[in-house]
Amino acid sequence: MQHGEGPTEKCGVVGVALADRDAARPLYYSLYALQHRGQDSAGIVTHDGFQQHSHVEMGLVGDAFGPDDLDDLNGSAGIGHVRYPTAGSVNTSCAQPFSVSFKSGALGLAHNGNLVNTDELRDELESLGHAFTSDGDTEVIAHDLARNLLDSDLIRAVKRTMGRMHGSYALTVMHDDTVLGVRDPRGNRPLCLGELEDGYVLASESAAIDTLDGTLVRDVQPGELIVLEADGSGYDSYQLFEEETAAHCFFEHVYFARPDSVIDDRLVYEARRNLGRALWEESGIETDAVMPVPDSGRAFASGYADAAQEAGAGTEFAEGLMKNRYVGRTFIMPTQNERERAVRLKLNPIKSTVEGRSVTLIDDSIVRGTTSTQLVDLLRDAGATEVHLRIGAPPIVAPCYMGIDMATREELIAAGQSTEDIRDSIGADSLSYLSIDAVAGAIGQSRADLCLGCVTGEYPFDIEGEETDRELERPTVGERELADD
Ligand SMILES: O=P(O)(O)OC[C@H]1O[C@H](OP(=O)(O)OP(=O)(O)O)[C@H](O)[C@@H]1O
Ligand SMILES: NC(=O)CC[C@H](N)C(=O)O
Ligand SMILES: [Mg+2]
Repeated sequence: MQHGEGPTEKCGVVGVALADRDAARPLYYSLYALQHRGQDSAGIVTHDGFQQHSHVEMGLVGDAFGPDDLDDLNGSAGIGHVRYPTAGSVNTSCAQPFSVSFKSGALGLAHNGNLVNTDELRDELESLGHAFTSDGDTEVIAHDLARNLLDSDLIRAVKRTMGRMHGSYALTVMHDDTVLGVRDPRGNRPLCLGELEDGYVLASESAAIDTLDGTLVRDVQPGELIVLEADGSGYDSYQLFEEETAAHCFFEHVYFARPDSVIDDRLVYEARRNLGRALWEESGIETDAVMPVPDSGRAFASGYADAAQEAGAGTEFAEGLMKNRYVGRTFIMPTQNERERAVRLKLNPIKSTVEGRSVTLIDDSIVRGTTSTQLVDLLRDAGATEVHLRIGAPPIVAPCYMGIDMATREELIAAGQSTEDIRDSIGADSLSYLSIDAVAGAIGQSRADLCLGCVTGEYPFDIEGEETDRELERPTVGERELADD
């Protein structure tokens, strides 16, 4: 794993099966809709009923595919991926979807998430003669599944592989022209199912389904396998694993997902507005203006400002920071120097909304503190009399091992520091975070069903050197019995 060494996003996966038209363009558009989840590489694998076609390149979706590339991707079924690396190299060797050809057919696999027992699985597969072309976790899943398909039907093979993987995964898979969607038994990463006029689609976020003019059918359940009919006429569901509690990533709702996506039955925009309202209720402060940190702070600030106004506070909602739309997520920049430069390039104050006024700045999260430190300075330079900071998530105190790859403990501004120390280092007049219970309430989940590893340091899986949040019976590789269903 490469925690803290690379950019910080999560991957996006898609899969479609259509009645009678090529899948390449719908896949391409849906990857565009998921671009915010991964910006390092993009790829599509299709199957035309006879053979597999693949195009995988480094870069953004728009750069990775030319018109001819899409024309060459024949077939009405396919899967796609945008990658932010959490395991393995940042080059084409780890770019996805992975393709594996083996005796009983062609396999393609796209993964969002992060396995925590990759080395163990890879060693075992290598001892059985499998040769790997990458150092990541995803190829290990593809090989394990390929091996299980040699002596099992598709459903049992997927179940066997799921039983061996520890960690988080939302997968879209192609076995010949059959497209599958799989969500890990704790539902850590999102995956949903949508219906199109002439087929079905699986995607990390429902915004991708909207882009294709489809309708969200539902979330894929934790531990569920969905198999799309190759002719786009329907789908089958297999609930392969059932755990007592889920471990949904709360950070999807706070930061990663698009606000127009519905995740685990909840519109992300609404969750963020609720988080903003809760922030006012827990630590509201009356200032002349409330300002969002674009982009992801926007819905938080609008919820916060509404709650403030309902409470009779004379606080005006103001867009005081303008965003340069050509600068992406700063969180994803590989070095601190680049991240600092990017914040300055990305955000600029509108002096007239700031000058001579006290301001509350609202952001979704503080990770390294790069954004908030610079913005407090910028607003003071622009004439703000006071700058208060309100954050719609708890302090991020520990690394993520589930596919976000935030940073190492050393880089996290809240690791080992009190809120007062952080306030001092950022230079704000006051600073408050949101409580964990308020987060659970705002996103409509019980605390027990959330992965809170990055804010508690307790994880839903065994991770060497870290605590788990509960005692789970974890069979070792190869020990898990397969049920006969
Ligand atoms: O404390 P830091 O290390 O600066 O990280 C936290 C910041 O990074 C994210 O924004 P980002 O610029 O990635 O994307 P956004 O435009 O979607 O908000 C997040 O929304 C915070 O603003
Ligand atoms: N961000 C992700 O979900 C990454 C998927 C996979 N672990 C990789 O590194 O390629
Ligand atoms: Mg931000």
